[in-house]
Amino acid sequence: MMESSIKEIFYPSEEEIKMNRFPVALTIAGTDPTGGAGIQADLKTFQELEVYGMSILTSVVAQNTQGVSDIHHLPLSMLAAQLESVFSDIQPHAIKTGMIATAEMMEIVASRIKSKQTQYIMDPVMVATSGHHLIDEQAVASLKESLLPLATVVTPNLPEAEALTGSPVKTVDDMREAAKVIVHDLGAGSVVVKGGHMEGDAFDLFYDGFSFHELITPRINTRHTHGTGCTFSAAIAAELAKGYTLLDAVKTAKQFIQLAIEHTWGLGKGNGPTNHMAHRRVKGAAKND
Ligand SMILES: Nc1ncnc2c1ncn2[C@@H]1O[C@H](COP(=O)(O)OP(=O)(O)O)[C@@H](O)[C@H]1O
Ligand SMILES: Cc1ncc(COP(=O)(O)OP(=O)(O)O)c(N)n1
Repeated sequence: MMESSIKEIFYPSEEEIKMNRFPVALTIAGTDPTGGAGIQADLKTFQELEVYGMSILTSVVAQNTQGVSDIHHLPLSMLAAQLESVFSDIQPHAIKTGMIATAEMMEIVASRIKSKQTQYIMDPVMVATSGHHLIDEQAVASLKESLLPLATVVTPNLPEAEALTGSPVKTVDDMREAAKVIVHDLGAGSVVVKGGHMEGDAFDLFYDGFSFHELITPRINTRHTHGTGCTFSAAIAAELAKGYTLLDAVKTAKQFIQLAIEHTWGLGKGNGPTNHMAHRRVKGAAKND
C-alpha cells in the first residue's frame, strides 16, 4: 500500500519509461545565492512541476533580496564544456535561457540551441529589479539577432520589450504593437509581454503571430516579487517539456506565479523571493478535497 503510493509520487510511469518521455528541462542562466531568481528559481520550478531539471551556469552573481554586489562570468570555454557535457548525454525536451551576459556567450549558446529539435523559452533578462545591469548593454543587439529568432516563446517585461523593439511600451496598446514587432519583425515564434511593471491588474499578453490571448490576475500588493520573471518562464518551460500546448503552458505558468507571489514568506530585508511550493500545495490540496 505504502510502496505503491510512494511509487506514484516519485517515479515516472511504466509508459513514460517505455516511451523515454519522462520530461526533462534545461536552464542556462546565472545564479542567485538567495534562491529567489536565476538558476536556483528555475530548478525549483521544474521540480515543483514534476519535470527533471538540468542546469548550465553562465555567471556567478553575488546578489540577495536587496541587490547585486558582484558578478563573475564563467570563461567561454567552461560554458562550451557544460553544453557539451549535457548535450552529449541527456536531451532536454525544453531549454530555457535567462541571464547570458555577453555577445560571445550568446553566440556559443545559440550555436548549440540551433542544432536541437527542442522547445526554446527565452527570458530576455537584462536588468534586475534592483536596477543592476545583468548583461552588457551592447549584448542586447546580439540577443535580438542570435537567440531571439530561435525562440519558441520569448517573455519580456515592459522595459525588456522596449529594449527589444526600440519603442516605448507603457500601455496595453503598446504591448500589442511590441508583441507584433517581436514575432513578425524580430522572428520569435511567439511572445508573452509581461505587465508586472504596470499599475492595476497583473496583465500579460500572449501572441503567437495569429491571435492574442490576455492573461489577467489580480495584482498582489507586495514587495516580495524577486525572481518572478525567472519563475514564470521556467514554469512555461516545464509545461512545454511535459508536452502541453504553448497556450496551456502559459496559462499554468500564470497560475504558478500568481500563487507563488500570493504565498510569499517575506524572507530577506528587501524584495523577497516568491514561494515556489505554493502551486503544488494549493493545487494538491484542491485535488484532495
Ligand atoms: N504584484 C504582482 N501581482 C501579481 N502578479 C504579478 C505581480 N508582479 C508581477 N506579476 C506577474 O509575474 C510575472 C512576471 O512579471 P514581471 O514582474 O513583469 O517580470 P520580471 O520579473 O521579468 O520583471 C508576470 O506574470 C506578472 O504579471
Ligand atoms: C541570475 C539572475 N537572473 C535573472 C535575474 C532577474 O530575475 P527576474 O525574474 O527578472 O526578477 P528580478 O530579480 O528582476 O525581480 C536575477 N535577478 N538574477
